[in-house]
Amino acid sequence: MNETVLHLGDETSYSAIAAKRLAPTMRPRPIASFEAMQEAFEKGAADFAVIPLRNSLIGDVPDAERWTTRGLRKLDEAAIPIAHVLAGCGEIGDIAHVLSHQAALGQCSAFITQHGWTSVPVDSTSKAAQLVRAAHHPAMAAICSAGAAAHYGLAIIHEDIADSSDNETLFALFAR
Ligand SMILES: O=C(O)C(=O)Cc1ccccc1
Repeated sequence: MNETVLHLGDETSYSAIAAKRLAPTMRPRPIASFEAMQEAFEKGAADFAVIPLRNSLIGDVPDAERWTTRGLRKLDEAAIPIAHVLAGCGEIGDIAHVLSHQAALGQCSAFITQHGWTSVPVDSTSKAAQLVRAAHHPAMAAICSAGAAAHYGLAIIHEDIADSSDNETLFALFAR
């Protein structure tokens, strides 16, 4: 058996946190997007994958059904608390565009609408942090974990920005 578990994003994504919890003895393999994950899984890059299924604020995670409808075995599931921060390199008043995974943007929609920001969906919350770091522009901010903000050297501009602080996502461990 190939004891590698695929997860979305890099080691600072919520999926990485979930993989550590659901498959602590397996080797995590970060994959940039859901599409790339599916391709890697089909090619036999790993026998296991951790997928976010449902969130307490927005319901079904977009694209999760690609995994649930493919006849894979669900070995386990775990609800993981999600604490989003707003991270960037400027002041809150400078922000115009917020980057994140579509699910995270949905979980923070009240905060985003209240400030009149444009939502920019990207492949993962960790990718959002990486892109904001690379752009180094005060008009851009990421919604990500505090760990992702620290990893990419971004300042935490605001904590606890989800529509409710009772925010959790159900992740599942699938096997081929
Ligand atoms: O982008 C991530 O970090 C993910 O793992 C997907 C996701 C995004 C927001 C909540 C739960 C999972």
